[in-house]
Amino acid sequence: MSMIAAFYSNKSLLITGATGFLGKVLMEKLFRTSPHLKVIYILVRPKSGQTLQERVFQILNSKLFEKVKEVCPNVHEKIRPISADLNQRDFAISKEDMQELLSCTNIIFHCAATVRFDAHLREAVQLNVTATQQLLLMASQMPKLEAFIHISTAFSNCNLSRIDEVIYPCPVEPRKIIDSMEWLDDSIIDEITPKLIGDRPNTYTYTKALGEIVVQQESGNLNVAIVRPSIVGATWQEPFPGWVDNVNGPSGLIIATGKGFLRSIKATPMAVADVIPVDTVVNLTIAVGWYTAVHRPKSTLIYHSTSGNLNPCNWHKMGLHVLATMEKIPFESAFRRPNADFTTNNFTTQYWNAVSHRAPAIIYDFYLRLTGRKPRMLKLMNRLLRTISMLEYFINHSWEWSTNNTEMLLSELSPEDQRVFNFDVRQLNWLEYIENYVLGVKKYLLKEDLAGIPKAKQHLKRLRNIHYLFNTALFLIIWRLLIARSQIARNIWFFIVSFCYKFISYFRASSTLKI
Ligand SMILES: CCCCCCCCCCCCCCCCCCCCCCCCCCCCCC(=O)SCCNC(=O)CCNC(=O)[C@H](O)C(C)(C)COP(=O)(O)OP(=O)(O)OC[C@H]1O[C@@H](n2cnc3c(N)ncnc32)[C@H](O)[C@@H]1OP(=O)(O)O
Ligand SMILES: NC(=O)C1=CN([C@@H]2O[C@H](COP(=O)(O)OP(=O)(O)OC[C@H]3O[C@@H](n4cnc5c(N)ncnc54)[C@H](OP(=O)(O)O)[C@@H]3O)[C@@H](O)[C@H]2O)C=CC1
Repeated sequence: MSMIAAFYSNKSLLITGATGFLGKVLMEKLFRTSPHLKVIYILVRPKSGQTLQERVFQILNSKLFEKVKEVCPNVHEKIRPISADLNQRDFAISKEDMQELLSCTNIIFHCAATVRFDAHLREAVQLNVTATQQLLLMASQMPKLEAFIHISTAFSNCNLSRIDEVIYPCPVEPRKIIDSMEWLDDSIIDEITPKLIGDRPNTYTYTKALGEIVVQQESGNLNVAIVRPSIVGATWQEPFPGWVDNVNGPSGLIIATGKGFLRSIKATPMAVADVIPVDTVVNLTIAVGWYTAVHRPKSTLIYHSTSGNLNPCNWHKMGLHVLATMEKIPFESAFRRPNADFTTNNFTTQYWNAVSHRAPAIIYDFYLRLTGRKPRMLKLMNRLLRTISMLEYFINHSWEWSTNNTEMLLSELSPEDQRVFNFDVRQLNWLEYIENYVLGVKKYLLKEDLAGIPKAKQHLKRLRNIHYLFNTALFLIIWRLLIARSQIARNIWFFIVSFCYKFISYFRASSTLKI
């Protein structure tokens, strides 16, 4: 019997960010392994014209939750969506709901955040810092609360190259930042943002670091722990391999590569690609909830959910695996053949952006115009290049994360818990994982049927032929122009032609002699 699963039975949990990538996998695993847990409260905002109930209905009816419904048929009764907006005072939660949350909650998992790299500082501070502060305040009024688990990121201190499981100070106190966001206007915030974030690449990593300090400073007597995942990827094993439902991080780049839009990217091939499967992060998070509540460590423990120091794989190897998989399982209706490569300096990056990204887009737009359609490829390509420029920082640096607390926790688990809540990344086979990841992107993100693979392969063959034809035509045109204008080119041309003529004559003569 799993001790962790038993611990969560009869418990009331509160999850923020439950409609997000990580939150959904967390809920799924909790319900599947502890079907007798009492209730999971989730703070949800109405979105895209959907009510809370409709959002929950959609999640429960997704493929991700198919197994849960077998183990826990009344799962819909155990999810209690609470209307809340983390950007509002008291999260805009009704009095009755607040009362219920305060009196019943046993464990909090705080996953909600803005993960956008281009978020305005005010927006990022509001969600990643102020909301965390408010949630801690709420937590301090919960008499039955046993643990508060905060999800941060391994990149919150990406300005350092070696990162330990400790909270690092920031030059300006989070409270001062929170206060200043109340009265500074946008133009001043824009001006001070680069100074505040310093050598971090974006407001996301900066505000996640501030969020951690808030957790440390304002947790009072609460049992608090922080989980820091690196680049979260598709599921490794559970509930099934390859599940992913958003384009963040590597997933969007896998699509861009498979569809033939991304042909080159500035990267450090030998840098460690610290990707971590989402189910590994979730298993660790659930185990941390149990350990924090049961063992009540004296200080706030930080747990790194990273792969680099235990089972490293570099971008070069990862890129090769991705491309090899795409040969076997191509995506449908590709723009060009998947054939991405690394560039290592700004000059070659600019060159390949012009030749491999913008030029084909311009040619395709020209073709669209000729056929009476609206050009769109260059716009799409420019958006992709902007996205890549924001991700590039993470594929051109290397970090070393220590994982002492995570390893300590693994050793504290019973063999059964180590199996049910496996977060031992040493067991991960990268080749197999990446194959499933690419397949998952195709099936769950692009919603492509595997029956379409032969047609997709046929399409890639056609693209290859067009490519050869185009290159041959281009070569002949350039050569013809050169011959027309340059004596040297003409001489070379006559030399080649006469050489070929002599060779063929000699060959003919020698074969006639033999007869
Ligand atoms: C097992 C993994 C293998 C990886 C291998 C990659 C495959 C490539 C193989 C080829 C081989 C050769 C070269 C390969 C080299 C390696 C490539 C490395 C890939 C790894 C990428 C690393 C990324 C690391 C980042 C994570 C670090 C921090 C982790 C965290 O803590 S936070 C969680 C991560 N957060 C994010 O990822 C958010 C990033 N997104 C944003 O901030 C925004 O979306 C934006 C980029 C600012 C764009 O904003 P916009 O307002 O313009 O609009 P919108 O958000 O609506 O999106 C616009 C369009 O862009 C598309 N898009 C969004 N994200 C991505 C993405 N990650 N990749 C590609 N495209 C993306 C989106 O779909 C929209 O498209 P449209 O609808 O057509 O307009
Ligand atoms: N994905 C990754 O690569 C990594 C993620 N992390 C961390 O993991 C956590 C989860 O990330 P992930 O699941 O990928 O992110 P997602 O963007 O998928 O999910 C974010 C969640 O936060 C919710 N949320 C955002 N704004 C509000 C708001 N104003 N009120 C209520 N809820 C809100 C979203 O709700 P809604 O559905 O309504 O938008 C969604 O449920 C974050 O803390 C992130 O920093 C850390 C490292 C890497």
